[in-house]
Amino acid sequence: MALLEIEDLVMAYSGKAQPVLSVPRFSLEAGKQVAVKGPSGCGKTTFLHLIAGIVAASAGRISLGDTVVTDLGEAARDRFRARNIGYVFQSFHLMRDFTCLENVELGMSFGAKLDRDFAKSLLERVGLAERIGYRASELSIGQQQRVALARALANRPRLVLADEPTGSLDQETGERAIGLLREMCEENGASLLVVSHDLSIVDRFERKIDFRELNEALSRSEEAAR
Ligand SMILES: Nc1ncnc2c1ncn2[C@@H]1O[C@H](COP(=O)(O)OP(=O)(O)OP(=O)(O)O)[C@@H](O)[C@H]1O
Repeated sequence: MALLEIEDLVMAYSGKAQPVLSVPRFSLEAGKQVAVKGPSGCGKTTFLHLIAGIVAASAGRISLGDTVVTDLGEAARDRFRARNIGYVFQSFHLMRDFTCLENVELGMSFGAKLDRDFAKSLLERVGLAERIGYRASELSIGQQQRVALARALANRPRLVLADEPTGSLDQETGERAIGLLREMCEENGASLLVVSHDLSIVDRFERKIDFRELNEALSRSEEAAR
């Protein structure tokens, strides 16, 4: 059964006549993983923001399990995201003066109840057992990204969304991070949707989608530009 289902999703940013995104259909099964590739500006981040409920769609339907995310108001979407979705940002978005453990626990505070042992086990899982008390600002870039991966799993999400999760890392560190993210999603039964322009990352996934084919608004604007 599909965990995530999207129908006739349209997004036009306020004040803009033309939609930047128009996706007729997309689905992701529970526990499955998919990579979406596409060049800069094709709408990948917008797609993830819509699924996470960070922005509201102009039209269409997004459902996650039994919840129709597009029917929710902003506060309800925020609450739903905190309880059901893990998000990995390209630039991590860690609290620099908070410790690794505090950063992971922050991922729990609005979602699952605070579970320090689970937070510690996630940091151990990403190889940071020795750094639990370090501030984020005292970590290398690769270590910061591993804290961000642990935080994304902290609320035991059903879905993890990752936006260019290796964009700030060198090739080898990036490949290791994505391998770790995939393993952790599998271990925790979470579905994973990764967007990236990096083909060496995308090509590792069994299911991969070119966002230019999914997003009909792009082909329309390209036609109009001809
Ligand atoms: N807040 C906004 N207001 C108006 N237009 C926006 C806004 N955010 C994004 N856009 C436009 O939407 C389009 C898609 O942007 P988006 O960030 O989703 O692309 P992307 O594929 O993630 O790009 P990148 O890989 O460079 O991050 C772009 O043309 C961008 O200018």
